Amino acid sequence: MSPPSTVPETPPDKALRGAMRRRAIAAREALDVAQRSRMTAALVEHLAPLLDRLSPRVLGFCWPYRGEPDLTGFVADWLGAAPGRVAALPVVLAPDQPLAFSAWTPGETLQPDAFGIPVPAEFRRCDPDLVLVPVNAFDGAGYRLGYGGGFFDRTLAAREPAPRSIGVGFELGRVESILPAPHDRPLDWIVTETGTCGPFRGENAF
Ligand SMILES: Nc1nc2c(c(=O)[nH]1)N(C=O)[C@@H](CNc1ccc(C(=O)N[C@@H](CCC(=O)O)C(=O)O)cc1)CN2
Ligand SMILES: Nc1ncnc2c1ncn2[C@@H]1O[C@H](COP(=O)(O)OP(=O)(O)OP(=O)(O)O)[C@@H](O)[C@H]1O
Repeated sequence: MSPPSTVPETPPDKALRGAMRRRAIAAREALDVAQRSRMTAALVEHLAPLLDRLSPRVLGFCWPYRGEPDLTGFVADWLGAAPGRVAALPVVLAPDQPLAFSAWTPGETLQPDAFGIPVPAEFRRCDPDLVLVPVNAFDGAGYRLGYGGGFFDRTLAAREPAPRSIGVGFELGRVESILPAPHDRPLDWIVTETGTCGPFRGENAF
């Protein structure tokens, strides 16, 4: 008898997901600085109008890690463009916990966390109403693979209603399917250097 189509992550899927994750990270890290910054500028051209439409007040984003798009300049500009806006960076509290977010202002002192990712030295907790989620591999149904910690899945699942989510990444990470496991949930949108895909979740369709 063949197994049901949705089962907890099976060993073959886990290995395939690991391979997709590593391949996407390696391809991104192989970009040269000029290529990466051109692709990031193109991504931002698509991200800006989407954010204008969604008009979050508290925007979560990530400090660039392992060749991810550097959105720090974009977010600094977004912060300065209207009063009352707050930007926030994720903080890993514990390996099996949702991420917390700490408010970020441009130029403030950051310190590396256990992974070497800069986080605010002074923790000022806040809850984003929209999060820019870096994607390594991703697919046309809005699913993503991160670094395998499950942090974003846990973070988006922990809040009711979940904050809106926009995956941000490069087309080089696109795959046919990330082979979603039961704990994976699709992002609301994914934005790359070529455009915007989504919304992937019905309640956010507009
Ligand atoms: N820029 C950025 N910041 C982020 C995330 C992200 O995806 N991108 N995160 C999104 O969740 C959180 C960090 N998640 C991470 C999870 C695993 C690894 C990682 O490199 N794991 C290694 C093992 C490292 C170790 O144990 O020392 C590995 O998988 O090989 C890094 C970050 C919060 N900050
Ligand atoms: N909502 C959740 N509740 C409990 N455990 C979860 C949840 N989401 C993910 N996990 C656990 O986290 C592990 C890693 O998940 P996955 O491979 O999808 O990580 P990822 O999305 O690549 O990582 P990240 O979000 O940190 O970038 C899974 O094996 C799963 O058991």
